[in-house]
Amino acid sequence: MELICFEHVYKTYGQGAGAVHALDDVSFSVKEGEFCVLLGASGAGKTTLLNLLGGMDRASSGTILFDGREVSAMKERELVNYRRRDVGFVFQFYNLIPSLTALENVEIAAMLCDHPIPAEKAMDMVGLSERMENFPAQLSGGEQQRVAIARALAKNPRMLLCDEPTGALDFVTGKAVLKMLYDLGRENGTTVLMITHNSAIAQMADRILRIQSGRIVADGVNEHPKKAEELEW
Ligand SMILES: Nc1ncnc2c1ncn2[C@@H]1O[C@H](COP(=O)(O)OP(=O)(O)OP(=O)(O)O)[C@@H](O)[C@H]1O
Repeated sequence: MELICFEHVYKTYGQGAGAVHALDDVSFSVKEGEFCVLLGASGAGKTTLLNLLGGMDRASSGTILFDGREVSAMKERELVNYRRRDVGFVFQFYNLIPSLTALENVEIAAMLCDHPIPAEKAMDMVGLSERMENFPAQLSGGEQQRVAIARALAKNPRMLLCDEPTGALDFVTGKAVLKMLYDLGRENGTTVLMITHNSAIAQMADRILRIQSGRIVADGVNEHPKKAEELEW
């Protein structure tokens, strides 16, 4: 079943001579449970696409469907609920609240939604049950990213949107985080859409979408996905 569907989506920033056509007639779909990578160079439109799908910004035109619901037509209140209930976000920089412990950072997200996973369990899922009482500054970059993943998972979302989640991590830690995202997606049936500019990372995806100058230039199933631990870059 298709969970995500973009139909002729355009996004233009600004107007007149200074207008930037960040998305230019984008159409694709992603099936429920797929691990999908959106691959493209800097400025290609990846974050724009993710922001529209995550309900953080609006398309200029076109239709965005999530599980048959029209995200692109939602009113502000519906968008808030959609972001809270259906979408988990993982960003390159972890955006943890420095004055809260790791566990409290996760609890805050769990409080926002209807069917959360207990924060302790989410911390356990990312292998950090021993570090729950630590503050972000007492954790390594990889551990902070795992807290950010636990925060996203605690919402028990149907879809996880990840924007360069390993961009600030070293190679070994980055691979461990990728493996975790893949395994957690599989175990929970969560659909994952991950942005990267790194084509080596795309090799682990079930489906690879390539974006160039705001257009999807390739969309294909990866018949032989590599394991995260086999990736080299
Ligand atoms: N708020 C904005 N106002 C004007 N232009 C914008 C805005 N956000 C993005 N753009 C422009 O839209 C285009 C696509 O940007 P986007 O951030 O989606 O690319 P990206 O593929 O995510 O790039 P990167 O990998 O560098 O983050 C770029 O030309 C960018 O300068």
